[in-house]
Amino acid sequence: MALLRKKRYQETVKLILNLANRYHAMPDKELQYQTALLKKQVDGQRSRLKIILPEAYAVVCEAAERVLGMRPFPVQILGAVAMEDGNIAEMKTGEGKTLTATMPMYLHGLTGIGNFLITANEYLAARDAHDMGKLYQWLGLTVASAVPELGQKPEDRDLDEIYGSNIVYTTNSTLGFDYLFDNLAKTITDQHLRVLNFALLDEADAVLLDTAQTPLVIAGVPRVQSNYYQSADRVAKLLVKDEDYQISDDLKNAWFTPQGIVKMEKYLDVDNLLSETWTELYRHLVLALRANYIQKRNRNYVVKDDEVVLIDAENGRELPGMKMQAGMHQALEAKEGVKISVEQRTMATITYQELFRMFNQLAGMTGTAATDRKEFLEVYNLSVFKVPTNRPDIRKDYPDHLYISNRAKLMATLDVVKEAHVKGRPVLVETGSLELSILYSNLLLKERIPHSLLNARSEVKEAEIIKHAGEVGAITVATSMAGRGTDINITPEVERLGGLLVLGTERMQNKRIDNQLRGRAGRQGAPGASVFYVSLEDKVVIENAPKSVRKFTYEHAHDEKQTLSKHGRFHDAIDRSQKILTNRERNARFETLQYGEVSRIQRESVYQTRNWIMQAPSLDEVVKPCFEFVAKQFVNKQGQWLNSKQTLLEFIYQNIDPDYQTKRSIEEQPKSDQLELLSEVMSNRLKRMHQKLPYQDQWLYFERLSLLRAIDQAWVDQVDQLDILMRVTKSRSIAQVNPIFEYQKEAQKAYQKMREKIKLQVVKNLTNSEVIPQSDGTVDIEFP
Ligand SMILES: Nc1ncnc2c1ncn2[C@@H]1O[C@H](COP(=O)(O)OP(=O)(O)OP(=O)(O)O)[C@@H](O)[C@H]1O
Repeated sequence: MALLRKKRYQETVKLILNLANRYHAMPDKELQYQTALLKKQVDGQRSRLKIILPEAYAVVCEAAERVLGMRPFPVQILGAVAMEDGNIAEMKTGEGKTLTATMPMYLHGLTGIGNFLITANEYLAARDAHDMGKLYQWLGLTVASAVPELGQKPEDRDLDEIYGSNIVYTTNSTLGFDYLFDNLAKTITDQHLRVLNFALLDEADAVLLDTAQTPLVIAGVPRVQSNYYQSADRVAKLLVKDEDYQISDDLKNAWFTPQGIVKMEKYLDVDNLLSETWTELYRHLVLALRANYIQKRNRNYVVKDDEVVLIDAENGRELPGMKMQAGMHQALEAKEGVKISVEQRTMATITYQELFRMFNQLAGMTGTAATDRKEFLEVYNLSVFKVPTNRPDIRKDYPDHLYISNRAKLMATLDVVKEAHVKGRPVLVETGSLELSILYSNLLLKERIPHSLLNARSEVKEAEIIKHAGEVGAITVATSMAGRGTDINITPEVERLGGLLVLGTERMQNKRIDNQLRGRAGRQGAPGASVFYVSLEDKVVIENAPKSVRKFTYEHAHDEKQTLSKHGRFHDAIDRSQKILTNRERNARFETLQYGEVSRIQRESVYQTRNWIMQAPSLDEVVKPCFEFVAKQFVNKQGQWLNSKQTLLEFIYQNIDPDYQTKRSIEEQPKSDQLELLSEVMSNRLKRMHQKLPYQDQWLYFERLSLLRAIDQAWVDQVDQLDILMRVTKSRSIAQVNPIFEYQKEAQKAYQKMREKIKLQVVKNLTNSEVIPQSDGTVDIEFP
């Protein structure tokens, strides 16, 4: 299968190369004119792209040479062909993915708008939109970078121009937030992202796997402040590990034992903590448990000027202003005894996984994908296609050096650096966290070895430092994420010294990231080498190895002979630990996806309704059933033959007509009459509102905003509710039930309730708002 596929792609490449030769003879004007011809053939239909692919790619090949001075290599064309056929192209670092991407981007640009190239960071989005933009523009397509320019605020961007372009270079978070804001818009003119047609993801593994679960969150109106945080914290601090609560092996989850629940019930003097009555209190206890026993000060957060400041787990950077969601931040504040900040509600949220699954077509490219082939296929329906390198890869990957203790390992790596330094061979030292990179930098300082530390503070600076990492004598200390996507060039002198040496000071969380780091050396067929120094005290091992390994480490950490050579049975401890972690992360992503499925379905349905409302020429057909539903529900809800006069009047005053005057007796009426009465009051009230807004446009405007407001308010509550529900159900996994199933059931119930709430609110908004028509056709509305 794979061979056949490769053969097929290679034939297409041949065809493209031949066509490109033909275009070579064309004058500029004629070559540029091909875009118009191709557009005509496509006629906006994506299904026709396959037919014109060879011509389109060939046009790009020729134009790239004329405009950028680079003609795509056959392997780059191969990568571009594979990407158009539902693949992630695995192309080694330095093989020129930026140029490769121009072929599929141009092809899709021919259909119109909605085509995105997702880059790893803002700097690259701006740079590539500018550099590759010259090519697209020359060929007559429009291109834009969606990220704010230096010093520009995101809200000052011209979104119509950006998203009206054929091709948009952006980052995953910029796209995600713009998508969420679009769906908070009140009018169609405030929506900019019209179609999600094609997304080509650079560093696809980073976006689709590493950050897949990270939710993008738009926080909104503050929640009513709870006073449970301190008491929950006090209780959590009294609990005893293994008796009252347990912690998972990976130290990432905690749950109460039945004994713990009883203890808390006694202490708090409540009857059944798991009953619906105490949901809020229970939720706070779960938060307090996590805050006290999972979140660690100085690892997950620091306390600074009486505030809890989060730290980026990946690189250890402080994240001022960032807050954990759904009350977790406040629980940390209670734990640390600092002032409890106002809890923001989640207004809109989406994960990258969900965002990218919405596109009509996805493609990706990265240096490292093959290790996760199965997951790409299962989750994103993308295969992985390995593209051969342009020139043979001659990098030497040495086997790991194994040590028992961290200290012995680090000392050994220092010797490697010193030796290389004497010769002038550049070394890129890769560490697993910012903390370690600083530590390493200090070790080098002590040894008086000049070096650069990549501290990920600024993407521009980062790119600048990494660019020079291949020069004679350069020693660069970096974290694993730093500098992705920037070229490391080496000089002939460095080539003679063996090229860049990548020195990993520990294994990363998975093989894929290890491979990425190795890939920094030996780019484009240049010489280079990579080696990892690992120890049983590395984070991966400590957090994931079985107890026996940890025991061994503890007993032998001070042995004089610190390498693992004598202890064969622990040789693969590192591989095994890494595998355990890799699997756990994969499972977590599947779990997120399963939970996310519920909110995705609900969100899509809400967003679709919103969009329909924004565009509908008349809304009477949705307004009328709302009124009927509300009246019927009220009458039936009472469950008795008769409603008392008081409840009926109260309902009318509160929801429909505060000035209602009873003209007839409403006592002792059967249900059907009450229904009739309610309908009459509603329609009278609506008529009066209509009189205030006699013009159809104004009435429609008023109806539209009344509906959108009702939906948005209820949806914000629902999003928040789902978030809380997810956390609470996850923590209940001890209770013998399938938590996801429970979550789906509860979420569905909450959704039904939300729909009912929306209808009542629509009625209220339409009958109880203050309206003043404006001369520009809009209406000043004060909602009830
Ligand atoms: N066909 C080509 N002809 C000449 N130079 C090329 C060609 N393709 C790419 N290059 C050059 O090769 C270098 C590497 O390209 P690029 O940065 O796109 O690689 P990459 O695969 O994205 O690497 P990374 O994985 O680090 O992102 C760039 O300087 C680019 O200009």
